[in-house]
Amino acid sequence: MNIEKYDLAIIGSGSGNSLITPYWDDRKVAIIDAGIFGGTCLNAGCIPTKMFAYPAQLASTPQQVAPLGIDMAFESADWPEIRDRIFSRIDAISAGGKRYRDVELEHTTLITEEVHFSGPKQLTSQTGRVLEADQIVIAAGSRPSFPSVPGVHLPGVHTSETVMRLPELPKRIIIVGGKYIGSEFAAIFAGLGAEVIQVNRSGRLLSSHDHTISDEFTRVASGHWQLEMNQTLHSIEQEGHQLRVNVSETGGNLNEISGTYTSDVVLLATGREPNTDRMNLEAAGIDTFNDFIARDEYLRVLSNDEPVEGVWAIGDIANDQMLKHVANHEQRVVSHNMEHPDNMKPDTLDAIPAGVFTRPQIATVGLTEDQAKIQYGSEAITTKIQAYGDTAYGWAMEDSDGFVKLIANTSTGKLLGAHIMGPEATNLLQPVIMAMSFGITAHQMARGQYWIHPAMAEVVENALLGLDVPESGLL
Ligand SMILES: Cc1cc2nc3c(=O)[nH]c(=O)nc-3n(C[C@H](O)[C@H](O)[C@H](O)COP(=O)(O)OP(=O)(O)OC[C@H]3O[C@@H](n4cnc5c(N)ncnc54)[C@H](O)[C@@H]3O)c2cc1C
Ligand SMILES: NC(=O)c1ccc[n+]([C@@H]2O[C@H](COP(=O)([O-])OP(=O)(O)OC[C@H]3O[C@@H](n4cnc5c(N)ncnc54)[C@H](O)[C@@H]3O)[C@@H](O)[C@H]2O)c1
Repeated sequence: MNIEKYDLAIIGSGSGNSLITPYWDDRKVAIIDAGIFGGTCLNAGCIPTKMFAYPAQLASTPQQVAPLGIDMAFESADWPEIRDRIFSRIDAISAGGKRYRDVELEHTTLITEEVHFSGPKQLTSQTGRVLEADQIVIAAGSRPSFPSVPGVHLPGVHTSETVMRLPELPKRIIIVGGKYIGSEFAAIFAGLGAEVIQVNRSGRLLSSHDHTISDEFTRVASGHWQLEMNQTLHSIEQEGHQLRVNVSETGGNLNEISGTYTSDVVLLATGREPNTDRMNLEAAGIDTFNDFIARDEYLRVLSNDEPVEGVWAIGDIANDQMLKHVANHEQRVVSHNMEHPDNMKPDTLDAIPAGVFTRPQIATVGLTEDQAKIQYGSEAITTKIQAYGDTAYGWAMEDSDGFVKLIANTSTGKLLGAHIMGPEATNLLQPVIMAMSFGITAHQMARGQYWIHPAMAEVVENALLGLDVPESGLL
């Protein structure tokens, strides 16, 4: 048997691609991806969704400026033009990255086949290529999960992998799912002029977020598109050119159809599952935890609870947060640890933020109020909700929905969580992430710097000053 030998083999060209640092220039590297080069974020995730979310947000400008005395009208969105602008850029980046690894670099070998483990340090491809490597990094990501009900594979039923390449803007779209993906696409399609029905299993959108965010977002979103709450998908049927989406009442008899909606296109945004089942991990004895690969703090995979030297995992296949900035950080940890085996560093970042680029935008970091109460006790925490509308820039915007919610420890003054809904939420949150990451207290953050007046960020300053925390001595 011909066994190909490598110094490093990487399964997955998303975050895995960045593992090929100059350290590997004079070493042999295999990068393996059976899908589109560059992975989910580039091709079907963060990047194209945000490139759609931005024009969709601009398209809603007339509603935002109406209270300011400006009359504007939204006429139409040219879906093919928007789509082609986005994918002509993205497809070229993916093709360029693929060519670079495949053709231009001598020390890298690109394998465009499905692989699985056939031994502790051995991989076998679909066509029978056998690879062995001193270091193996599993960066094989996740994929959309489908509810096990009839009709989910009918033509016209899409996931985030395909819906952005639709030939035209659907007149009406039913979106099943009420968290990140469902809420981002609801804002995109509604903003661009489609009729959106969002079907949600529970009674609240973004139900894992802080309850104030979840409640307020549900309220505001219901004014932007149609929400059908407490509905569980029962089945999807073809009805001529239309799709019938049948739902059951959540908590009721799930075999009984309690409602039906019809549309041209259905988007399933019903979660993502890690690609662990594609890896034959048993052949390498790799442990899993809730279907994710189990790791130690250096991001080495575990086998019978013990770290395996030279086998690592990063990104969605190992981290249930399923966020690109988390995968990127893990890539840097694993790069360092592979390149400095005598000075390995653990993955220690814990203030993990996330943005939901919906309408209005949402950003969050740290504990929700409920989590903080459980962890510290109600009396040990202080919260403040500051409305954008009660600050000078909020008056300028005539904002009536946005707010910043902060949670801090009453005795240490440290921030425990921050949750923002409103314009530029993701940008407003970044200094709070910095304070949490570097241990700056709420009062130090409020009073240890100038806040530009009267900028939008004063909503964060005012929220900080509203917390019941010890003073830092700063003026
Ligand atoms: C619609 C959408 C929007 C998103 N938006 C954001 C956002 O705004 N911000 C954010 O932080 N995150 C976002 N995410 C999440 C983000 O995209 C992921 O966290 C990130 O892409 C994960 O990267 P990864 O390297 O772990 O995996 P991936 O980039 O998915 O790479 C894994 C690769 O492995 C390949 N592969 C899998 N199994 C095998 C096998 N057996 N053999 C060969 N190849 C294999 C796949 O083809 C794939 O290309 C979004 C996700 C989606 C779906
Ligand atoms: N902006 C971002 O950072 C971003 C954007 C998109 C995705 N992501 C990542 O991708 C991951 C997946 O996101 P997601 O929103 O698809 O999944 P999710 O698991 O967060 O939410 C799935 C939704 O589908 C609903 N659902 C599941 N089965 C259902 C059924 N049978 N009937 C009705 N509803 C059903 C759930 O109740 C839930 O609302 C997340 O972990 C997220 O971190 C991040």
